[in-house]
Amino acid sequence: TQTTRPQRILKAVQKNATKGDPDSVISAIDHYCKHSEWAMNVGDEKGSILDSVVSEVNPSTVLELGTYCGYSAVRIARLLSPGSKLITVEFNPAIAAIAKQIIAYAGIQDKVTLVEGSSGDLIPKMKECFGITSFDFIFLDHWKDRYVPDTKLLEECGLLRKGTVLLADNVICPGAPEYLKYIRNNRRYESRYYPAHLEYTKVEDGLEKSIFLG
Ligand SMILES: O=C(NCCCOCn1ccc2cnccc21)c1cc(-c2ccc(F)cc2)cc(O)c1O
Ligand SMILES: [Mg+2]
Repeated sequence: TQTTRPQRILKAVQKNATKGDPDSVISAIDHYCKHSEWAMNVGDEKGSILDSVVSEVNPSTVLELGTYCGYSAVRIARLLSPGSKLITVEFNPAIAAIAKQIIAYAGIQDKVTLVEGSSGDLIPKMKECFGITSFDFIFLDHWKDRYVPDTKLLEECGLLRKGTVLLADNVICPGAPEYLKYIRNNRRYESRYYPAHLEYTKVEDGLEKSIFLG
C-alpha cells in the first residue's frame, strides 16, 4: 500500500537523523527533499533567514500557522530559551500525526504544542485555551489566502502587542499578493522583504517580516 510523502519524510528522519538532535533532523529532511522528493518545508535558505529573525526576537511565545511535517517547528523551537513556548497549528490530522513524531524525534516536544484545526477557529480560542496574552513572534506558512484574514483576526483578538513580529513564507511563490498589499500599506506595521528562493529550487520566493506598531 502506498505511503504518503510526510510518512516518507518521517522514515528518512528515523533512518538518517540522531534522536534528540534537532540539527540532524533538519539536515535529514533537507537532504531527503533535495535528493529524493520535493516537499513544502521552508527549507535551508529561507530557514536560515527564519533562524536569524527568531534569534533576534528571542520570543517567549510563538504561533506557527502551518506545521506540515514539523520542519520549521523544529527550526524555531531549537532556538527558544527555556520556558518559551511554540504553538503550531496544523489543519490535516494525518499530517499532524507525522509532525508530532518528527518534533518528538528532535527532542524539543516540551517547547511545542501542536494543535489540530483551522486558524479561523483556533485563533479566537488562544487566550482561553493556552493562557496566552499576546504572541511575540508569528510564522505564517498555511493557506496563502488566509494570511490577511488571520492577521486581521489576530489584531481583533488582541493577540498582537507593540513589537510583535510576523514573518510570512511564500509571499512570491505560491504568492500572497493581498497580504503584501495589506501589510505594506498599513501604518500599524513596519515591513521588510527578505528575497530568497522557493525551497529546494531556483524559483524566486521570499519572506516578509512585519513588526506590529500597536
Ligand atoms: O501551500 C503551502 N502551504 C500551506 C499548506 C496547507 O496549509 C493548510 N493549513 C495548515 C494549517 C492551517 C490552519 N488553518 C487553515 C489551513 C491550514 C505551500 C505551498 C508551496 C508550493 C510552492 C510551489 C508549488 F509548485 C507548490 C507548492 C510552498 C510552500 O512553502 C507552502 O507553504
Ligand atoms: Mg511555506
